[in-house]
Amino acid sequence: MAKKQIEPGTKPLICTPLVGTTKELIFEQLQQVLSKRPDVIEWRADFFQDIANTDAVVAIAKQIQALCGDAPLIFTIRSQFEGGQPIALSDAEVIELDAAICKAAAAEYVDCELRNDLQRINKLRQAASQSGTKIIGSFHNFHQTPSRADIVNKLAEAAEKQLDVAKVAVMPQTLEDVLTLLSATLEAKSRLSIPLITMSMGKYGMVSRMIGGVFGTSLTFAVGAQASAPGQVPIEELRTVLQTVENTMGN
Ligand SMILES: O=C1C[C@@](O)(C(=O)O)C[C@@H](O)[C@@H]1O
Repeated sequence: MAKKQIEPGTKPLICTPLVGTTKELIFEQLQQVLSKRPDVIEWRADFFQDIANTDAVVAIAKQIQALCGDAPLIFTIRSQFEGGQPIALSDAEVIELDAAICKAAAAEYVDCELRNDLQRINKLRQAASQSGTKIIGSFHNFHQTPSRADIVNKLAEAAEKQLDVAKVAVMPQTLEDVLTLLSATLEAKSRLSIPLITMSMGKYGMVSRMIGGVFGTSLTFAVGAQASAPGQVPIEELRTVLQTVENTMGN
């Protein structure tokens, strides 16, 4: 079955994360999430307690992928440094695991933090290009919102590093910070040709998850079973809002 693709300039896709700590919990969440028909599934593998077992991780990703129908799978190991769970793997080992996922074509997208060593990112790009897996170059700040220029530069960095999608998630301290994120997204949309994923987190940032598509985000995260970041709203509620926006603004 042809999988949906993250593309610029269309109504944002809705992605729901899986954050189970065991295989059983991951598949329990997957069943719950699939009944809500998300466009994309993200497996936040940093929550998985057996993350150091590459064979087990690849096998689970393949199983999730096979159950997802036309929803592509994003494989993500978020570092503790950027708001993820504490895990036993080093940055180098994380990239090796990402490459193993690519080689097995066990996900359509792999998330790679932009702060990683460029040589390692390039090695991952090679593995990804062989299997057709796409790489999301990501940056997260769970404490504050950088300046508009810094956010645009982060998004541009993903394109400069020849990655397929650029993602920035930041925490607002004020409502002005939410405007900064949206304004940076709009500017990046006019400058970059790769798809963008941006969001402002927490209670103030919640609105960016609903109307970010108008400013240029191609994907927005929502809760299917359990949230993976502050400010995510239930998928049913988000879908209603996105539909209202689409009805008024068109594509
Ligand atoms: O990068 C992101 C965005 C996110 O942090 C959010 O705020 O929705 C949720 C994460 O699971 C995902 O990897």
